[in-house]
Amino acid sequence: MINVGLLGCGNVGHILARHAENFRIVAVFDIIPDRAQELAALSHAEPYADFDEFLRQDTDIIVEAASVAAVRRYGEAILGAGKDLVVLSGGALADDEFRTRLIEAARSAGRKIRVPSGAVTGLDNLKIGQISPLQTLLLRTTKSPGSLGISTPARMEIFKGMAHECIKQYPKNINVAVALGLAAGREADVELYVDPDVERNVHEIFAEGEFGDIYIRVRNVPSPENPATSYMAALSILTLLKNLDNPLVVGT
Ligand SMILES: NC(=O)C1=CN([C@@H]2O[C@H](COP(=O)(O)OP(=O)(O)OC[C@H]3O[C@@H](n4cnc5c(N)ncnc54)[C@H](O)[C@@H]3O)[C@@H](O)[C@H]2O)C=CC1
Ligand SMILES: O=C([O-])CC(=O)C(=O)O
Repeated sequence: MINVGLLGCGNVGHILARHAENFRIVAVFDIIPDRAQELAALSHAEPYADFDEFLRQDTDIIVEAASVAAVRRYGEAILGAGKDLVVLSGGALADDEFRTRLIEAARSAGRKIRVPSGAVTGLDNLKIGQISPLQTLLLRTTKSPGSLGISTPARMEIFKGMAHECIKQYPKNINVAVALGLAAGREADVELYVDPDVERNVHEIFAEGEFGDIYIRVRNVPSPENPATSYMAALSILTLLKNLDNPLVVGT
């Protein structure tokens, strides 16, 4: 059974703790120590208030479910300590210079950085864009205004532009756009809407290339403790952890 270190003890951290069946959470860390304490009690793990001490524990992989800022702050140290790293806040990888450094840290340590599909589907075969470049890659995301702390009586576009710009403005809401671009080998265009009539987090992906075209619509149930985060994002990490040691790899 693999030993997991959990970085971030919020909404996703709790879902992981409740479903830790094929892995063991042994160490937890959060910038808010009370959250680490509380999650540790739930998962029978040890809480750490000091990050270096957290890193010294006997873990095979660190799962980040915290923030873009946390990936930037701790990512290189985690890989340098010889741990694999799961990055849910993939928006951190929009910065070319940081991403290059992080990949180099992984390469030098012989470790892997794993970006789960998170709140979308289709990342597997969108990777064909790395072989045959896509002419179109657009993500249209619609969330409830409340989940972004906005109040509006009607559907409203709040961002239109490139993924690396959108993640700067909405680091808690559009990590999927950066993951999409990393899979497809080109940056995604993004349209972000808030709509008081939606009860789900809707991600529509439009892609076009030599292969033909794709339209995917994901209508995600918001997760219980953070409506901006789709429940699927936590399920995606659980699935990644379940298959980590599986010799049979399905999907590109
Ligand atoms: N790639 C994807 O598809 C998705 C990514 N996400 C991202 O995953 C992350 C976790 O989501 P939730 O659990 O819903 O968020 P949350 O806000 O409920 O929990 C995050 C936890 O991490 C802690 N944290 C934040 N910055 C930290 C730091 N620098 N060091 C240590 N702890 C820190 C917070 O105190 C909090 O307890 C967020 O960044 C979110 O934007 C969420 C959904 C989908
Ligand atoms: O959970 C979602 O629907 C997407 C999200 O918050 C993100 O990509 O940061």
